[in-house]
Amino acid sequence: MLKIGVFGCGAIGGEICRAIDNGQIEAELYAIYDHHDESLEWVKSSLENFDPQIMEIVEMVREVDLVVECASQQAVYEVVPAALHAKCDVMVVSVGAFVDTQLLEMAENIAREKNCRIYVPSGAICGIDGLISASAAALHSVTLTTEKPPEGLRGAPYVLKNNIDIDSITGRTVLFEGSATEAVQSFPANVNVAATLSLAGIGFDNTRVRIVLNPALTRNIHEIAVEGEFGRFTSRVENVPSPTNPKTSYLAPLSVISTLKKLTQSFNVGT
Ligand SMILES: NC(=O)C1=CN([C@@H]2O[C@H](COP(=O)(O)OP(=O)(O)OC[C@H]3O[C@@H](n4cnc5c(N)ncnc54)[C@H](O)[C@@H]3O)[C@@H](O)[C@H]2O)C=CC1
Ligand SMILES: O=C([O-])CC(=O)C(=O)O
Repeated sequence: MLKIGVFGCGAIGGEICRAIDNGQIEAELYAIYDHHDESLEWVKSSLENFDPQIMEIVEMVREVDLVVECASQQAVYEVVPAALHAKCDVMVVSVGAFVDTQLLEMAENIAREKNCRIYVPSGAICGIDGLISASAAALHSVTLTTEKPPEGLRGAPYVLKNNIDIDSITGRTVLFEGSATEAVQSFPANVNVAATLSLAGIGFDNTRVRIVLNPALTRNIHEIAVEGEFGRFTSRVENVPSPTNPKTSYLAPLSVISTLKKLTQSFNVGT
């Protein structure tokens, strides 16, 4: 049975641990880690079948087959090289870290050398399957419009740096327009989806991102528009936010759970 370690026990990590624990994913929840003890206790107390060991990453990668990173972009720098050097596969959720081309190239090189896999789930967006299919021919443009309520954008470095008082905004307001490169650096915990889109499509510098604050919303909306030799498609998802982290949509952990299920099943559907 696949032995999994979960690094980061927040909104996403908690859902993943419970999905393994309740048998939705046929794997063993072998180890968990978080730098906050309360998060570890919160996850452990929600489990009924597994009693995972708490292990720092260096130890975890020696014991498990796959580490799921669901902590932060900063954590990717620690988790990905450690896993790959130990010949351990790794799934990355804080995908925005891969805007750093040195990190991305290093990860790809080690994975190739050690014959390991790096998995990036679709996360909180719909349409990655179509984009991957379309990318087998020329792509002309890829655009993401993310629209969130104030709680979904509060505390982002871009908001703080520009002294934006998001509580004083009363109508739908475009906060940011630019490349995915700038977007994932300015909103590291809000638009990792822009990174996933960039990796699947035309890269960080060419993928356009618009971030909109809308106080009337209760959901996190992501709209994607893709044009290429294949034609054109748009996708729009209206995501229910996670109850424990309003920045994160519930679809994000569901996407990780489904990607993990794919790894353990013999029959798989989709691109
Ligand atoms: N790819 C996608 O579509 C999405 C990606 N994300 C990203 O996934 C990651 C996890 O999201 P959530 O679970 O909602 O966040 P969260 O804030 O609810 O949980 C993250 C947990 O990781 C821990 N953590 C953070 N950095 C750490 C480190 N360096 N070492 C050890 N523990 C660390 C925190 O203590 C916290 O318990 C975030 O980076 C988030 O921005 C979130 C939503 C969608
Ligand atoms: O969960 C979402 O709606 C998207 C998100 O926070 C991210 O991509 O970082």
